[in-house]
Amino acid sequence: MKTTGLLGGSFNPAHGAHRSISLFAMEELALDELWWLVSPGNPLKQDASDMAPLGARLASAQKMARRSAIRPTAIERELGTRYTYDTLRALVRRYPKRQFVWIMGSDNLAQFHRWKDWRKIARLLPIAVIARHGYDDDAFAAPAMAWFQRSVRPANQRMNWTNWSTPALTFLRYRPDPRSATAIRMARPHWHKQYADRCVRDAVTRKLVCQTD
Ligand SMILES: Nc1ncnc2c1ncn2[C@@H]1O[C@H](COP(=O)(O)OP(=O)(O)OP(=O)(O)O)[C@@H](O)[C@H]1O
Ligand SMILES: O=C(O)c1ccc[n+]([C@@H]2O[C@H](COP(=O)([O-])O)[C@@H](O)[C@H]2O)c1
Repeated sequence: MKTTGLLGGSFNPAHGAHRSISLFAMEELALDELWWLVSPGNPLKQDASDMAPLGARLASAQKMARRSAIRPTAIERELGTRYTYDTLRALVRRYPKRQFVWIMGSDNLAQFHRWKDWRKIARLLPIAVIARHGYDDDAFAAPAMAWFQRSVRPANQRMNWTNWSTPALTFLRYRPDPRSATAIRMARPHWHKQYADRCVRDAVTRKLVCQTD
């Protein structure tokens, strides 16, 4: 079984914190690979006006993941899924020889209760949450946390996550990294122009994804 972390996101664009939290999670959970699921569109983000094309976001992820075991993929486009539960069900079916863990920053835990079928997600895969500057208090007070209360696994059991029964939630105590895609977009609203007319190969599906996609 290959142990594989899944970090879903807009990656609009990918940045240094995505890389550093991923390398940290790989170390803490002894992962063979970590896939970045570059989303065709977050179902909770109605305003897509500043969302760069999927191809440009995947290209930025590929650049940020260079020389690591991070695999950026736009596989949700191929699967035709947008909601995380649908994606995870499809991945578990498609890759029976992999053992997956869902990874997210604490900002996502704070609104996890708004995700479609969030309890089913938690029953499908263990979840690792990474501390994020300014969001940890909201995450601990989040409606989903009340439900998870009895499912929180202590840090010293972390290496054993492949044997956990679900739901299981663990907190990875990472020195909070303040970097965000929002800050990059504010400083460089045209960041995606550098990827114009380029295609990149999806690290998981091996298909070409182009800047205009
Ligand atoms: N600095 C960070 N610390 C911890 N987790 C992070 C950090 N940046 C991103 N993440 C996590 O990475 C995943 C993908 O994040 P995303 O692509 O939305 O980047 P973002 O910086 O949060 O973007 P935006 O600012 O546009 O909301 C999410 O689970 C998010 O919580
Ligand atoms: O499935 C849902 O209902 C759902 C709602 C909001 C966000 N998500 C997923 O959460 C991940 C983080 O999204 P984002 O846009 O905050 O980077 C990404 O994989 C989204 O598809 C999923």
